[in-house]
Amino acid sequence: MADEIVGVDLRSDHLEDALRLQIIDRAAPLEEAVVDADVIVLATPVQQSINLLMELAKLPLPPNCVVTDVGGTKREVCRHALEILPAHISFIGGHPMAGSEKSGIRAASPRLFENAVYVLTPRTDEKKEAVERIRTLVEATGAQILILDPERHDRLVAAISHLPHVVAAQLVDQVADLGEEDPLYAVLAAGGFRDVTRVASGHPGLWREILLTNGDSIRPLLMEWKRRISLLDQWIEKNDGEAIETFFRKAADWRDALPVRGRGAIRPAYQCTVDVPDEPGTIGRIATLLGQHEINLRNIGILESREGDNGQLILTFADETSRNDAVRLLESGGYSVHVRA
Ligand SMILES: NC(=O)C1=CN([C@@H]2O[C@H](COP(=O)(O)OP(=O)(O)OC[C@H]3O[C@@H](n4cnc5c(N)ncnc54)[C@H](O)[C@@H]3O)[C@@H](O)[C@H]2O)C=CC1
Ligand SMILES: O=C(O)C(=O)Cc1ccc(O)cc1
Repeated sequence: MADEIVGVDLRSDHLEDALRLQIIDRAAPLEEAVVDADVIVLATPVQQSINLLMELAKLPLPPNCVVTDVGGTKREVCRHALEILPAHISFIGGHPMAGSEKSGIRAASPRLFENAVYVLTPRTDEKKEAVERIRTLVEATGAQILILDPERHDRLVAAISHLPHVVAAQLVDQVADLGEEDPLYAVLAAGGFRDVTRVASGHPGLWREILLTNGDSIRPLLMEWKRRISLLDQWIEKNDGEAIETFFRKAADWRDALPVRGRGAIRPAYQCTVDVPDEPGTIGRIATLLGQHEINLRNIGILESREGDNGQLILTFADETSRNDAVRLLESGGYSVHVRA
């Protein structure tokens, strides 16, 4: 739908990858890239996006261009956009609730946003055409738009994304320290540990900026977390099995009732994609490997393959456990795997 996508990055190797993968049409410095831009998408860690807003404010932007971002927190970037950008330039904050613990252009996937919630945080007095332009762009990815104010967005994601990230990383950190005394901690770290801590592999710089731009929302949650952990500790100390079981039951019931995104016409649930070399026998090798481990593969397809380039296989499983087992198996076999949540 866009006539041309121009990529800007501090890292020339990232731009080369983006060109090779045909994600951008050409690379250019910022001042050249924004000439005639209809939409400018800031897809950098949050503080970098704020710095880029300052850079943009110094440039002669096309009068009708709309600026958006994809950062994990919204209050700071929206406040700065309002202060920094010229009044005639619209800024529509955005946050795709999709992605993974992987970063970099190689973790990109053309169907990543399909069925995902994509939050937009326009000001209430924003120009309708500006919101519509970003809405059209986002809808083309298959995402479902949710309009929120930046404060509410930041409060919600603090609980469903930022606190879990901190807890996962803290858990890994604790076990890593134990692992210095006894290497068997790492040997025994199996499925459950890996499931709970997957996100802890995320980009540290990105998460640093998320914590620093959403501290107001995250810190009260950390206080509450400490209170709840102490309570659990007291139940164990008092041998209060009923309280412990009630706690686990409530958690399991709520977790089980979460809506499964991705079901339906566009994409069945429980999928992952695997980056594979474009060479004969690859599909057979992967199917055989999964079969040997009795993993219930429902379907296998080629998502994207260009001659002489890497391709992507899309694997569909009957259930979540099979998908998670497959991800672990393929990753331990050296494949790069992306979960399609
Ligand atoms: N990783 C994920 O799953 C998700 C990330 N986000 C948000 O997306 C944003 C980017 O995250 P990722 O794509 O994961 O990071 P990334 O590290 O994969 O990509 C960031 C890119 O920006 C470039 N960059 C950094 N500073 C720059 C600057 N000043 N000028 C030009 N280029 C610059 C880097 O070289 C890199 O290529 C973050 O704000 C994050 O909160 C949002 C949803 C999901
Ligand atoms: O890894 C996952 O499952 C994620 O939830 C990815 C993610 C990371 C950061 C975001 O701001 C939004 C989504």
